[in-house]
Amino acid sequence: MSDQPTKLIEKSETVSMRQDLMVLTKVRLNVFVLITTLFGFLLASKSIAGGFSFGMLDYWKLFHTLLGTAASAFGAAAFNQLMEIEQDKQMGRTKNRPLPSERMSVTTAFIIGWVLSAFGVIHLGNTVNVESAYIAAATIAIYVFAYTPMKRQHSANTLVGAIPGATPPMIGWAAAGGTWYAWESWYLFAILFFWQLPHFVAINWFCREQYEDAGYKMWSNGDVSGKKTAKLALIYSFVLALLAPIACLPGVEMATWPWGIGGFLAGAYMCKLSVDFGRIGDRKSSRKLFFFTLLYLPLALTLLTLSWN
Ligand code: HEM
Ligand SMILES: CC(C)=CCC/C(C)=C/CC/C(C)=C/COP(=O)(O)OP(=O)(O)O
Repeated sequence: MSDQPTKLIEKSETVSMRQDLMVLTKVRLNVFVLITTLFGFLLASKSIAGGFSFGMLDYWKLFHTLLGTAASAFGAAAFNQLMEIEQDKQMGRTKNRPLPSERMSVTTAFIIGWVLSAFGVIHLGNTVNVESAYIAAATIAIYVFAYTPMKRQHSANTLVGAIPGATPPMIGWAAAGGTWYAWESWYLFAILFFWQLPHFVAINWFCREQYEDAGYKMWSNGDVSGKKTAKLALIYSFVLALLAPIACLPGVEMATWPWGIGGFLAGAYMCKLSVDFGRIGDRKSSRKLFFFTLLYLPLALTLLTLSWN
């Protein structure tokens, strides 16, 4: 115990500028965000062309879409961390980030946030289309001005945070020439929205003491047994599971039954992991649910693309 502070100092001194930039911009999380944008782009391209082949994709437009979305998401992450320096100092998970550990100045992070988010939105508007730029701008605004301050005010913050997490596939959809208000675009939003809730409540529970100490108002605060959190994970996983067959019903026909059945089974497995977590109520079972959510996303989006009409 006694050598812990020294270890922390040593650790913080050995972090490179490149690593700090990656943490400030939440690169690992945002790589997944970009995967969802990519799938939005692929699905709209498939719908517009009436079928899929790698030759039909506009790779140049795809490149600019991912570049603009990445810059927007990286910039938004920098703003989010600028607003949470004091809270991040109090959480083991976040205290070694560049701002709370004072390896990066507020001014530097502020400039990075502005440059990246402004470049991202303007780049989408100039090289892709205005719809994708508007969605990216709205995503940044909701994440920074609604979700981030709300984390300290009300536990419904997670529902608000799930909105910016669910719009990136809509950016991809609009970028490829789909209309943002099409049913298919909102369907992708719904999948991402409901996916995020079990994804996040699992982390929220296994880090709940940290969230409580930092003053965040979260669903898992005080839920020692994990039963309340697991119930929420189960409800949202169940809705996620149902979304798969709904896309294949007569009259809807967005996708074919391989997605309807495969997506349902993947969602049902998430329900099982939520039930296990509620029954066992330990960190291991909540981590298992969290890791499965990470596996679910690329697998489900690939199956959906293969089954897309
Ligand atoms: C309500 C919305 C969301 C919340 C509150 C949330 C929160 C979190 C948190 C707290 C972590 C743990 C990071 C750490 O270990 O320090 C995490 C990890 C992760 N999240 Fe989410 N997340 C949300 C949405 C998303 C979305 C939309 C994506 C991508 C599509 C995503 C992808 C990931 C990935 C890939 C990780 C693991 C990588 C890492 O630990 O950096 N999350 N999330
Ligand atoms: C195009 C564009 C702008 C995309 C952005 C995508 C985006 C903002 C996703 C947000 C997901 C989310 C709420 C993460 C958790 O943040 P947190 O602040 O709760 O996580 P933390 O506690 O680790 O800081």
